Amino acid sequence: MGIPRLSLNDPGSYSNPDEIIVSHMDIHLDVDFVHKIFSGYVILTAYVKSKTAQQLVLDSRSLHIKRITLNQNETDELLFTVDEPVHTFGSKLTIQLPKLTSEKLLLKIEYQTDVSSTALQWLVPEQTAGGKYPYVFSQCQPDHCRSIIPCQDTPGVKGTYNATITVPEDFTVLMSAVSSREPKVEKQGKKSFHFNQSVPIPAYLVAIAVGNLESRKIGPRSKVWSEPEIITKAEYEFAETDLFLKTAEDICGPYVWKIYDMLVLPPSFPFGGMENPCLTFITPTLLAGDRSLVSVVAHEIAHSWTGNLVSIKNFEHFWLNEGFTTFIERKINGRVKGEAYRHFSAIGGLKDLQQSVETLGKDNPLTKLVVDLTGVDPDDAFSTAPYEKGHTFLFYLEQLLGGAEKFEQFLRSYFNKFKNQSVDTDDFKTHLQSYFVGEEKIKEIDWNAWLHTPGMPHIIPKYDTSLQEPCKLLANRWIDWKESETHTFGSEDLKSFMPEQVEEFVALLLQKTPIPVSKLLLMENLYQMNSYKNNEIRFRWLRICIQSHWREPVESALKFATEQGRMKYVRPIFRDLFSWKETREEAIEKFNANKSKMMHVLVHNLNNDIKNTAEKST
Ligand SMILES: CC/C=C\C/C=C\C[C@@H](O)/C=C/C=C/C=C\[C@@H](O)CCCC(=O)O
Ligand SMILES: [Zn+2]
Repeated sequence: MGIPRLSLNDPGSYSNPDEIIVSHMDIHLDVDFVHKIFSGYVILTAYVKSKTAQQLVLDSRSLHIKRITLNQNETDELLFTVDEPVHTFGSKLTIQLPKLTSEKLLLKIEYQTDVSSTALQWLVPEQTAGGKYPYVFSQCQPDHCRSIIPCQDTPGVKGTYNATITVPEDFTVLMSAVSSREPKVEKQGKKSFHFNQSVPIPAYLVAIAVGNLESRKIGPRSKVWSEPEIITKAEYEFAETDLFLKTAEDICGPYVWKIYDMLVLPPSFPFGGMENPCLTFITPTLLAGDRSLVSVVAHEIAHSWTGNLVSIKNFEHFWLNEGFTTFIERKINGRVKGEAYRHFSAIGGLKDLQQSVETLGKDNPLTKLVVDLTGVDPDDAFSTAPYEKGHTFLFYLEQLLGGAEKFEQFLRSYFNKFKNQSVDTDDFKTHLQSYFVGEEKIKEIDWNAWLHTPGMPHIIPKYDTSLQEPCKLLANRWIDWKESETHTFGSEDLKSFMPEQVEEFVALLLQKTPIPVSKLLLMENLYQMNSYKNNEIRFRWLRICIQSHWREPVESALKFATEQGRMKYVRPIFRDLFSWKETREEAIEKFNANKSKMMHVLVHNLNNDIKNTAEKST
């Protein structure tokens, strides 16, 4: 008997929005750095959709629920149960309701979080840039908001929120919302911060960060926030943000979120960026010093339309978030840096997709665009497939249906039709077919091949390779060079390359490992590969060395994989080391020694990788 789909629309949520739907959360929490918990209450505004509804079902995870009352009636506590999880990603909070006399309900839930909350990472001062203050930040996507707030933790439900957060007075609180009034000094050395998010969002976009933070203005509606020690670097790196924002509006239509701030987090943040509305969370691994990695900012800005304004019904349609966002990210970069750059990025993305398909397996159902997540933890389903296969599908559609101008008009109609709603792939398909009605070419689309077939796309668009050519030529010269012959390589070989082309050069070599260590030694001597600060280059170079069984760089690879916690970098480095018999034990020891400093999602995935690579390394 398979694990049941937990609720009608979302295999990952117990909630019952088809009966009673939550439209607003009024959050009141106190942040306790000593016990590493949040405590307080939330008042949920909910509307009864079914007259026979007798229970409100919410998602919860490791929350300690103390008391639940209805419609400000503080005396009558409601009965509730918290069921043992059917699966490992959360519990079912069932609230018994009295006979309902009105369709609008106000439920006050008093509770506190647990130190094991999977959404929160609590840092001691040593894990921060300043080393003086503790820090806490959240990562709710896909289904961890339930470990901060009892809620309908499904993207199929969108609601507004306001929040009052109290902290020790030396700290600053930021949330995925706009500040609704000046912070207020409270009693006992506390300070309260007040927020409002008036655009309805799914629970996974609730976000909070508390630390020793300051900001710099980088545009008319943008500030960058970070610890004081890195604010000047952050201000320089992200100075072009408003250009990306204006370009995105030109493509997608009005930006509805009022402000676009960014928070550069401590190194343990597990993702390149997270599109929390009003406040994109960013990894410090983007601080290359030459703005060469800011395409992630274009990606997170694009989410302001794809994922945040038009959301998904559940994570089986994650590609509608990420494929669309990657497609628009590259359109933004195409407008700013030229169409050839857009195509060059797409070519690089295809290699990432090939890596994912090789790692997951070409028949793995998780490499389909639309996936079945019944009984599957979404954190186990994450890969570049929804990003790059989704992007490739949309690029194919744009070329098939009349080109960029026409397709961008379609995109704006899609955003306008579905704004503030949650959609699935059928909604997208139906809208595309009705928008392009009469267009003969639409009949050529093999929907089953694109949406429901695993592996690489059956069609790859013809991309402009002009920016990739020099990278490919040099990589092939290294691969084809017979070491018995005199080489013609020189320290000038990479001088004309922009950082993204050096990244492409090492990405091409990575597809050809193992490479003789003698060649890598010469490459290091000529190009000083180990001196690159750009983490996309450094990450691929270290993988080339490990996969070629060059022992000397292993120590710097382990340092790279533990001084920051970005899953995109850390997992492949550790997976390569777990798979190399000679380094497996050392890598497992290093992981175990550092996992207390890693975010839940990273530890969860690395534990899986240790199990899954066991066979390969023996
Ligand atoms: C088919 C997949 C279904 C569900 C997966 C959904 C979420 C997975 C969870 O692990 C959260 C992912 C959050 C990603 C956030 C930002 C990424 O776009 C960053 C990509 C990698 C990087 O640049 O670090
Ligand atoms: Zn994204």
